Order: sequence, then structure tokens, then C-alpha cells
Amino acid sequence: MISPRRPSGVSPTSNSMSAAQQILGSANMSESPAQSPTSGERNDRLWDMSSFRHSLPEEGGTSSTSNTAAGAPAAGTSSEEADDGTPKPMRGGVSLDTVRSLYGPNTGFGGLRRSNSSVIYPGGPPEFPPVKKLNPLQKKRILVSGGAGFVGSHLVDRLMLMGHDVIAIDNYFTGSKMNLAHWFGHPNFEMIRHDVVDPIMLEVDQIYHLACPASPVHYQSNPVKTLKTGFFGTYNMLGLAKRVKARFLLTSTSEVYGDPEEHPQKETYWGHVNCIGPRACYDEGKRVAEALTYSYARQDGVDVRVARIFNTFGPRMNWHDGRVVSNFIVQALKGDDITIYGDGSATRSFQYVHDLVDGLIALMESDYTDPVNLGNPEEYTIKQFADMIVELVNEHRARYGDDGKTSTVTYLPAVADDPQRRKPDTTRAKEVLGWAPQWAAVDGLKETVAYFYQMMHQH
Ligand SMILES: O=c1ccn([C@@H]2O[C@H](COP(=O)(O)OP(=O)(O)O[C@H]3OC[C@@H](O)[C@H](O)[C@H]3O)[C@@H](O)[C@H]2O)c(=O)[nH]1
Repeated sequence: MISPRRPSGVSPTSNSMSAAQQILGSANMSESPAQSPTSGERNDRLWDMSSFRHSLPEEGGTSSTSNTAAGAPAAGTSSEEADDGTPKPMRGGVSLDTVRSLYGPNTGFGGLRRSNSSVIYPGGPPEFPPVKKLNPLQKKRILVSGGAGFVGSHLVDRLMLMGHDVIAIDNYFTGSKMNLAHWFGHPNFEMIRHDVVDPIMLEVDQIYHLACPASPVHYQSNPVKTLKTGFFGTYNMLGLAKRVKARFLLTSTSEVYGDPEEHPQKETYWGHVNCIGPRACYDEGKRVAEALTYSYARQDGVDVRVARIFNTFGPRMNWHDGRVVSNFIVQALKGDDITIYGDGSATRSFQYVHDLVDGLIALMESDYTDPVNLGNPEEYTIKQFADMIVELVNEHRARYGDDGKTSTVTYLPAVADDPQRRKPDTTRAKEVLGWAPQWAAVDGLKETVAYFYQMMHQH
């Protein structure tokens, strides 16, 4: 696990960066200020865009030492920092600093490159993050459905940095082009506006099928469309996989366990779902997606993988996403009431998005075909989680002399069919993938609070 990162005690006037930029930097530093460069220097270093100011001819120049570009399970690669404070490579030999730079300051938080060049680049070609150079045997053509979404865009980033050809498709219902703007124009990258409920024909080696709204607010806003996405979207992606003999990975969900009677939830548990309730469009949509996936595997020999994703959070969550992490952070930053649905005793287990991306790639590259839970087993009640977020937001604000109003908790009526307890049993992921979460929830939250703080102050 990453050790909790201590506040670095920086002063708001210590450099010309915004308070939010300093927070973003300090949230990820653990050195003592007395022994370290000034906070400004450290933040400059951490978020230094020069680390990826390479034009295409220099691609392949990443600092990576590991050659897991094809994504072979790389037990031991992690986002943890080494003893000397240098972040270790993430799965695929990608550096954490590079990944962070794609959602950090100066990138417009969608990764929009700040460049003096006009549309036709008279000053030379645009600058891109440093992608690895793979030989043709290693390089894969990979389709990511839902690639412009919160999780999808982090997955695209990682696959691109690993050196693959990536095609992202998205209907932008909940995703945003801004999440991938830093790759526009890169010859390894294509972005297609497409809704997976309609068929599409592409030549690819792998398909990560993520497309589907994941926030209860969003998926319940048009339940028939959610069900169509669950069935027809998966059907079309599987049909494509069958035709072009691509390996197919379905991102399923912990919601297939419903309001579980087994705790923690193992992959062998069949679940406890209300098939006529308001969540059924998503729960049952994902259950039928799993059923379709294994039917294509049995009937047509499609090479399939299924990840059951537990609650996940991180930068690039939509401000209006509606899920608990972004809701609570935004409310705490604004000094609004923290809205707990029910009495706050329901539990969830939250994983940081980089761990999920590690797990998805490890699963895709493994030989394992049964479903695998991907989640962080650290379990919190929603009330504990609310208190933790308010404390983190207050800590950050206090450090920068921002004495915004402290939020108080307000209790609203419980939502229908809300699962009361949820925690993954990740034994299988450990055994078959060598995967375990590397980020404590609190560490991921610090980065996420900083991300939302900057979003709030950039306009
Ligand atoms: O403002 C809020 C939002 C949410 N909550 C509560 O916080 C808990 C978590 O709610 P979220 O909306 O974040 O997510 P849920 O766990 O209900 O669903 C999620 O499950 C796993 C994923 O597949 C999906 O991202 C999503 O469906 C629930 O108990 C919910 O009632 C609040 O108390 N207040």
C-alpha cells in the first residue's frame, strides 16, 4: 500500500502557481519539507509538462525499464513510490508522473494541450505524451468502447502510453471529448462518435467493452436505453469480436450481486437482484451482458474476459456524475450540505481508478476466462466516508488559507433497492492475475479532491 502522504506545509505565497496546483502536488509528496526542495520546486517537478514534451520522433523515450508493453501480468508493478520517492512504473511500464500529467494542471483537466500553435500547427507538429515504440508483433490494435468516459479515458491513456494503436468509440452521453483531447492527431489514436447499440465494423485485436452509463442517476434517467446498451451494445461488440477474432473484455459490475446476502462477495455468488426495481435496468443489463458473453464463448468460441468492477473513483469523474464520491467532494468544496441517502450505515469499498486500469489490462492479458472482481476491499460506511471527505477538503483548504464553509451532513430518504453492504473478495484477482490494489482510498481521495478543487477554480 502507498503510505499515507503527509501534508507538506507549503505556503500559498511560496511560488507563482495557484493554490490548487500546489495542493495537487503536495497531495502526492511524502518527503519532509525540511529535507526536500521547496514545495514549488517539488510541484513543478511532479507536474512538469516537460516530462512529455516530446514530438513523435522521440516516441519510445519513456523512462520505462519493464517490457510488459503487451501487458503481460506484471505482479509487482505498481503505482507505489520507491524508497527514493520516484514513482515505480505502473502496469505496462508506464510512469505514474506521466499518467498524472494527463489530468494535472496545465492540461485543462481534459488533457487539452496548451500550445501556441494554431489549428494547422504552423509552429511544428503538436506535442504528445511519450508513447512507447513497439515492434509490430507487440503492437496491438485495441478498441475501447466508452473510451471518452471516466474509466475509459484512463484506460486509453495507459494503452496509448504502452505504445498500442487505440480506437475509442463513445456516444458522449456521459463521456467527454475533452478527456482524450491530448491524443487528438496522434497517429496511434482514433476517436469515433458511435453508439454501441448500433453495429460497427472495425479490424481490431482486442475489445475493451466499457460503454454504458455507470452512475445510478444516469442509468436510471433512461432505463430502456440502459437496457438496450446492456444487451444490444454487448451483442454488437461480441459480434464484432467473433467476426474479427478479437479478444473481448466485458466490464461488468458489482451490481450483478444486487443487495448481497453474502459478504464479502465472491465471484461464485449468484446475487440478489430485484429484477423489477429501478436499478434493474443496470443490474439486469449487466447480467444479460455476462450471459451473452459466455454464450458467445460457448457457442462461437469467442475469447472472453469478464471484470466485475466495484465502486471506483478518481480524476475526470463528471462534476454532475451523481455518485457518492464526486457528490460529497463537490458538496464539501462548496460548503453545501453533504447529502446522505438513508441513515449512512450502508457500506461501500472504493478503489482508485489507476488500480482498476491495472486490473483490466492484467485480466485482458491473462488466460483466465471466468469473472474476476476488481475492487478495493477497504470497506467504509457512507457516514464514515462523508466525514473523511469533509476532513480532507478542510485540511486542503486550511493549508492554503482558504477558509470556506465547513459542510454538515444532512440525511435524505434512502433510495430504493440501495445495496446495504458491498465489499469485494479479491482472492481470485490475486491468484490468477497477481493483482491487488496499490492505492489506499485516502490517497486516491487526496488526488481527487485536488482535481475537483482545481476544476472549481479554473473558470
Ligand atoms: O449523494 C449521495 C450519493 C450516494 N449516496 C449513497 O452512497 C452509496 C454509493 O452510491 P453510488 O451512487 O456512488 O454508487 P452505488 O454503489 O449505488 O452504485 C455503483 O455501483 C458500482 C458501479 O458499478 C456503479 O458505479 C454504480 O452503479 C449508496 O448507498 C448511495 O445511496 C449518498 O448517500 N449520497
